[in-house]
Amino acid sequence: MAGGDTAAVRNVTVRYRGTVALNSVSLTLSEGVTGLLGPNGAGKTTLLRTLATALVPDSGDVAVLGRNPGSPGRRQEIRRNLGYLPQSPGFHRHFTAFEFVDYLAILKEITDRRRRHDEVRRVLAAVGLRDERGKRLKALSGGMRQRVALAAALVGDPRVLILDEPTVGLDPEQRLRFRELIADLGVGRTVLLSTHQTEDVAALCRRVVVLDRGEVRYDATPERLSGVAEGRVWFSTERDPRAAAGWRTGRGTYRNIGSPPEGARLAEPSLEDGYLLLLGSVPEQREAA
Ligand SMILES: Nc1ncnc2c1ncn2[C@@H]1O[C@H](COP(=O)(O)OP(=O)(O)OP(=O)(O)O)[C@@H](O)[C@H]1O
Repeated sequence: MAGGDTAAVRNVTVRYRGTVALNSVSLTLSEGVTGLLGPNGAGKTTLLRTLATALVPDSGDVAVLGRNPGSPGRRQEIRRNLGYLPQSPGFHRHFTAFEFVDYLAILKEITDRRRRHDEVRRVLAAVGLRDERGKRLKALSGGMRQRVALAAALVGDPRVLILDEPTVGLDPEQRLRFRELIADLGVGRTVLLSTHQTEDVAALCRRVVVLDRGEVRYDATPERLSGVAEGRVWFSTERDPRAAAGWRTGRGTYRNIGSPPEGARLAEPSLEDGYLLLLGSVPEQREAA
């Protein structure tokens, strides 16, 4: 199927007992950062695990870097060239940052000790944790632990990176830092980033895929997804009952999405507006601080 620096699935179906988590999904990823959006339970983690060769689909084909993970030899080759940051990395809290990354480097079969330790230092420096490498994970902040997990995914300078909600729980400053890191990683690599943060997708992805109930609902540029809401976002001074969704902004005006009334004061649409309209699952009216 796919060759070169790509990761692809074709007609992939994954079922968990009665639940169809992925329903004949086809997707080919290439260089750059692709954002994966979708509501809870859409199948994002299942797709990421399938591409990371952690899960074997019930049917369909998977190819990463031109290799089929079906055979153990090929799977091992893929894993050496693939970085995976799972949603809840199993941290061993008593490990230091260095020991944790070193342990994962051993699993990636970097057997030469000196080369491996150089690599561990390199990836910890790449995520800005050069000076924290001797600290125990339990003593690090959540954001720092998340960076350790990213460092572990970077061991061996993989061509393909699969990141499952890497910015969850980070404060705004750390999120910005993570965005920069991921944007840099997207140069010359294939990065798939699953997230609920539409701002992250708008800021750093060149492509956005929306998964919904196990199927690909949208696959285009972030600008085109924002464009779905063009002319469908407006401000009003009172809550507008005609809006599909609306919320009070900090300035006291209401921001509405849906079908604006004649003469409405239109607002610049965001990617989040486009995403909500696309899914047609606009939330209940909400109050913003
Ligand atoms: N191990 C499992 N056993 C049974 N059902 C599962 C399992 N893992 C996932 N599912 C179900 O498969 C569907 C897809 O789940 P998945 O975790 O891939 O979605 P997601 O888009 O990553 O969700 P979230 O945004 O909440 O992380 C859901 O209905 C989920 O309940």
